[in-house]
Amino acid sequence: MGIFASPTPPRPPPMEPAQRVRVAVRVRPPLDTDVGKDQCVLCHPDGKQLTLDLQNATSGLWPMRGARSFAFDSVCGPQTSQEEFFTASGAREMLDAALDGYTATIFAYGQTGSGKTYTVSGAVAGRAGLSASAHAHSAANVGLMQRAASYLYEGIEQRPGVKYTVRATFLEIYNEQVVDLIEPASGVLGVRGSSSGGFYVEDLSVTQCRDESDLQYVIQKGLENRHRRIHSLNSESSRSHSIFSVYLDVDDGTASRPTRYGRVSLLDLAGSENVRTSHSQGIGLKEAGSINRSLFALGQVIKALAVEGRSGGRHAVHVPYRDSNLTKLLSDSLGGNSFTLMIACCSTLAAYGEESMRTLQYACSAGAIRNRPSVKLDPQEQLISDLKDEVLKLKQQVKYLTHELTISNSRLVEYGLPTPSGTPALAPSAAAPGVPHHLLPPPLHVDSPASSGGSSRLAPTPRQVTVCLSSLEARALAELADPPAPPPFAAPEPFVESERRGSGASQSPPAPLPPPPSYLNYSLHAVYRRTPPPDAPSSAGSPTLADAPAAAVASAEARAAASAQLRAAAVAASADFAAAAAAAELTGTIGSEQAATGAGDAGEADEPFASPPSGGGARRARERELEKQLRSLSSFSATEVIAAQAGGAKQWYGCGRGRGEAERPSASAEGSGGGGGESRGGSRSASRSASRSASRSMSRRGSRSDLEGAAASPVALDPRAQAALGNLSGVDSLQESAVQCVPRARTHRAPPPRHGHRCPFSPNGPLHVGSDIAAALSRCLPKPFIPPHHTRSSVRKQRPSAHVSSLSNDRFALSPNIRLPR
Ligand SMILES: Nc1ncnc2c1ncn2[C@@H]1O[C@H](COP(=O)(O)OP(=O)(O)OP(=O)(O)O)[C@@H](O)[C@H]1O
Repeated sequence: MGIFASPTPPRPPPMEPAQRVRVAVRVRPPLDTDVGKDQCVLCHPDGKQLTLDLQNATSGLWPMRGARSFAFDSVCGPQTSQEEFFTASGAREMLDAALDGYTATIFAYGQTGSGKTYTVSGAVAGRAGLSASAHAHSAANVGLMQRAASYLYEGIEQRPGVKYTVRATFLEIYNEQVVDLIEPASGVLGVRGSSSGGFYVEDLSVTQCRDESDLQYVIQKGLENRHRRIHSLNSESSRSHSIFSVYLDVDDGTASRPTRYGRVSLLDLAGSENVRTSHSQGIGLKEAGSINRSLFALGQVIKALAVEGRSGGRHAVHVPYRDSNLTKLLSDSLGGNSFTLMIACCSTLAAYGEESMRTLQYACSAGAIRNRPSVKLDPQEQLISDLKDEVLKLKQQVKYLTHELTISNSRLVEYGLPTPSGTPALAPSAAAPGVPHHLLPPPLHVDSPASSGGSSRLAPTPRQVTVCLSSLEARALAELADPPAPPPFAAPEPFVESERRGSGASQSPPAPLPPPPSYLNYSLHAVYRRTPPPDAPSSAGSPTLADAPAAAVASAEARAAASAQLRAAAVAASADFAAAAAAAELTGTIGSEQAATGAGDAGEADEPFASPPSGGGARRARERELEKQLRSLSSFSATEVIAAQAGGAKQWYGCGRGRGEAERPSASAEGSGGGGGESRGGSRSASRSASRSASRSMSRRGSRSDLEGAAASPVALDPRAQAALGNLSGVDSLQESAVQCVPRARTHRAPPPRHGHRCPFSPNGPLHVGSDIAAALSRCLPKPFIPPHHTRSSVRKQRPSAHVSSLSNDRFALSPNIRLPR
């Protein structure tokens, strides 16, 4: 088989970060003694493949005859020069990695006489007594060691900003014993395991190299001391594995980048030797046995690493690094953190086809080994770098956990629960300034004296809760906060009309109030703290009706005065404040359909609970009108509540507020002077009419007995009602402490009668809002707030499907200061 010359091999591509062992094959040309012998190696022109043709192999042991092709990172044919091989093999990239602070390894493997020493050490390197022509010839045939030394210093000169410290060692493993080639007198050196998991040679001499000549001197001296022996296959056979290492301390001169410790090692392994063909005897035979054992151990390491590499790291395989000193010192290069280049040397002779096939198979296995090159740092600097990374991780964890803790504390504060000691409940934005906005919880701003004071135990009230609404919900709230101007107040007129009607006078009914918006059918329950203003009349003194308007007028806000005045007028007109309240409360919650169909006969004034109604349509219409008036007087208005909050009103007279009350302070003030007396001195029939209306409404709940006395009560106010009025007139600084939303059930049914009736004047009275608002608040609030005094049944009834009326019966019990007359 002929051999054609391969072109100049191309330069290999740059190395990848995750590296497998690179393999370069070099085919030794036939020597003068090989003329006329069969050849079996064909190198492809692409410089990456070769074919081994064993068709004419004479060895009977070879089981696979025929031609086999192999592909490697680079294949250099017999005509490849030393310089070309230095470039084509990828040795430059290995040296560049060492200059950057990495560990790189170049080792030559092959049978004896295949050209390993020629490739690594050069043709005539280390041979004494050479002539001048031989030296000239050797200059062109120097091996990788000398070229590497030159290349390293060239690289150092090309990096003027980097300070390099170069040191070199040279050793050999002869008969499994490590010998220092620079100081052979040191004897056999031990191989020790390092704390980092690698191995090192103990007491190995290290030569500081100031320039290239120093490094070349180390190479020359080491090669001179290497063991060689002649046998039938090689006149200058190496009898040991040599390891030449150059250590490069790379200092960029910047504090941010610590000193790196690069290293490049070049290994010239002793060739596997068939003693039958080499005819080694005596010491040579012993050396051959030691060489073959160490190469067998190396083969086992390569096989194990190849299996692991081909599985992608999924199968962890035991790698027998400790089977020989050679594999120990190569542990960092094979499967470690090193860039590794394997040079597989083989002969072209067919007579060595079997050994060449084995070499190429090992090369294929080595090519499957994957290393993880990394920059080696000083142990202390490595520790500092690791600690810095850990501190950075911990800081990120602390930042995240602080954010989570802040959110949790905010929830605890919201529910009035104690927060863990030493963990201030900060605003989420302040506690986690770096947290992205979309990761923050919905805006839930807590502003309470307890939280600002740093107390761990927070009172449940008062507190201010801000919720975030959508545009639709915000528009609905704005409508509530700024309602359209109501029609002129006509609350006293029905009573005047009743009085005139009793006297036979006729008057057209007042303009009806606009119907409440549909969204008032939903309840927003608000809890208020009752704090009497300093000038409010004391409930202990049981103030008279005249005292209430006086106290209201004395209040700082005209709105509060108007409220008190209006309430006084309503009480006087209905003859019993509590009855009016109950009636109004009923009319406010009974539902529009019942209000439309439940109006009784006004002619049954003396028989307020008689049924069926028989007074005709006019009376029923009038009765409905009266109910509307009462409703406007006494029921809570979400509009006013919201408006009061929006306007910053501090005083809240939480009972008997009629629609448009705030818009008529002057009218109410008039009522408080003369109007109040007029109301008190109003006709008895008018009071009875209003009471009948209220009692009729109450009768729908079946609590007839409770209102019978009220219906028959005189115009003079009941003392208990007076006390209740006095108590209510000077209290209720509106402070919303918690908000809950309970959508109203679709089927509205009246609850069974109870002894304690609901009262809209209660501090915990229901506040009607729209469905959109209720739904929005339900979504915004993290969890339902359950005041401590609520019973289990009330908690159970907070489910969305709970009936509003039955809920209110339990939840908003009658205030202790307001009792219905018996
Ligand atoms: N590429 C080459 N070009 C020219 N001569 C070569 C080449 N490779 C090897 N030789 C020659 O072949 C002979 C054997 O080479 P070498 O000593 O390098 O083999 P080896 O693999 O190192 O053997 P051993 O393992 O016994 O040391 C030497 O005389 C060397 O000069």
